[in-house]
Amino acid sequence: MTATLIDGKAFAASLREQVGELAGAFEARAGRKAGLAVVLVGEDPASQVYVASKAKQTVACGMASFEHRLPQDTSQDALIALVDRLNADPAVDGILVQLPLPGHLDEQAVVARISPDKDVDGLTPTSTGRLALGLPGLVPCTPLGSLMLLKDQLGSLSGLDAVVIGRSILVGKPMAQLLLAENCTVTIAHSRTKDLPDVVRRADIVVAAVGRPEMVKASWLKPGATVIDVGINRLPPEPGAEKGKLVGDVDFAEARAVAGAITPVPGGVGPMTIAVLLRNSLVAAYRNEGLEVPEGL
Ligand SMILES: NC(=O)C1=CN([C@@H]2O[C@H](COP(=O)(O)OP(=O)(O)OC[C@H]3O[C@@H](n4cnc5c(N)ncnc54)[C@H](OP(=O)(O)O)[C@@H]3O)[C@@H](O)[C@H]2O)C=CC1
Ligand SMILES: Nc1nc(=O)c2c([nH]1)NC[C@@H]1CN(c3ccc(C(=O)N[C@@H](CCC(=O)O)C(=O)O)cc3)C=[N+]21
Repeated sequence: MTATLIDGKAFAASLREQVGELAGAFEARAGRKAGLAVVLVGEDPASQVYVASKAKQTVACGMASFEHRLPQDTSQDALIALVDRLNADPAVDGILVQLPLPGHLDEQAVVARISPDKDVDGLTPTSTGRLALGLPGLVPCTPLGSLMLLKDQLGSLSGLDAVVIGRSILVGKPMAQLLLAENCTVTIAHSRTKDLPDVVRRADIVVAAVGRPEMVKASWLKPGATVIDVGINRLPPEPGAEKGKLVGDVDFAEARAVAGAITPVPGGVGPMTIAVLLRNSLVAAYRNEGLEVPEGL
């Protein structure tokens, strides 16, 4: 058996198209474009590429993109001052501070400073609290994108056993909350989990968000399981090559012979993250203007 490939790239493209149409409708009603501000501190080349592609896709969707690149040695006060300015700027509907921040900065404090109305990454205490309580709010992009792929693939998730490997604020924890809200029986595994392969083997749904290249092996999977590979890992370059291969947290070549369906890396969850970021920004824009969020967003 070969697993069905879950085409995140294609799903993300159709989501962006829908967002683009509704962004046009927003502009017509509000008299301005919806706006997303991305803050990048430091010179990390991978992040630079990621931020540039986000900016391009934002503009392609008919939204305004504001990029703020700050030097590596930016002070906490200067970063907080920028967040405050973006909070107060009526042209900005969404604020994303690229993580991780350089070590001397207090990540929690910076994220908590973002206005919950503009928290398109869903990381503020208000957003995480709303998600835990089952109240409407902005949900982190990667978990929401992963959930969209799962529902598209499986329909109802009710009663399924789900294992999330990883418990970060950005991915693992909100992913578990979303699966719980869909009536899955959820297990969260992490670096202290005993007998991880046995835990994973029970799962109908496996979400791997670990940051360890190709860690999850085919022998860990229940045959037919649906596998969402969140990991983005760059392997060291082959001799002569400039860049190493991009791989997930799942050993894809092995796993596709056992899984029922699986996301590839690249072309799986990554493009969904950006598409959902644009979706969240437009949702925030409608709410910030006091307009009803249209059906289908
Ligand atoms: N596709 C996308 O759009 C995105 C991809 N990513 C990628 O997803 C991956 C995870 O990201 P993120 O959640 O931010 O990473 P973090 O490093 O914040 O979290 C990793 C989690 O994995 C757990 N872990 C580490 N090693 C093991 C192990 N050997 N066995 C079991 N669990 C382990 C850690 O456990 P503990 O808590 O005990 O330390 C931790 O909870 C990365 O590869 C990242 O690049 C991230 C965001 C978006
Ligand atoms: N506040 C914050 N929010 C984030 O959501 C966030 C962050 N910080 N820091 C870094 C991680 C990582 N991340 C990715 C998003 C898309 C791709 C993506 O589009 N990947 C493409 C390939 C990209 C390539 O080829 O380099 C793919 O998987 O097909 C990758 C990684 C978001 N993150």
